[in-house]
Amino acid sequence: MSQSLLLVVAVALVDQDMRVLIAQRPPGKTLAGLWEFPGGKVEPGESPEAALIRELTEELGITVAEPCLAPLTFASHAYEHFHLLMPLYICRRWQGFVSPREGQTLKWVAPRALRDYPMPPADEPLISALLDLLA
Ligand SMILES: Nc1nc2c([nH]c(=O)n2[C@@H]2O[C@H](COP(=O)(O)OP(=O)(O)OP(=O)(O)O)[C@@H](O)[C@H]2O)c(=O)[nH]1
Repeated sequence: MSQSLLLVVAVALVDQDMRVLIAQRPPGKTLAGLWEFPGGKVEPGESPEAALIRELTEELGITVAEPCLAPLTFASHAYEHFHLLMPLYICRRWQGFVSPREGQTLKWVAPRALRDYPMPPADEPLISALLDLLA
């Protein structure tokens, strides 16, 4: 059965202590309560990087320059109603202070502890890539 492809961009923001930022999806949304990497859907006509930069301002109130976004890996996962294709970038530099702008709970987590936080099924393989890079 063919499914529509949904393009979502996400980022592992890494702080000076090598911790990664995750956000908990608020109640009422799909996959509520699960922890995810900041990001969101790419709008029509938007580049993946522009979408991510926009989402980071909207969700976290930070400004990221495009050269500070490095491709890390991607997720490809069949959900019930769509197939998710999600490039994951890594970013170690941004301007401003990370703050929850959309009612989400934020947490800086050591890579080895990421598996303690339930994440959407698509994210599971991404954790290994982060551990390889950071742990
Ligand atoms: N940002 C982000 N989205 C993820 C991750 N893993 C994952 O499966 N997704 C899925 O990718 C989509 C992200 O879209 P979004 O964040 O713009 O969507 P949304 O919650 O506003 O809308 P939605 O309630 O329709 O899903 C969601 O379906 C979400 O479940 C992740 O680590 N980060």
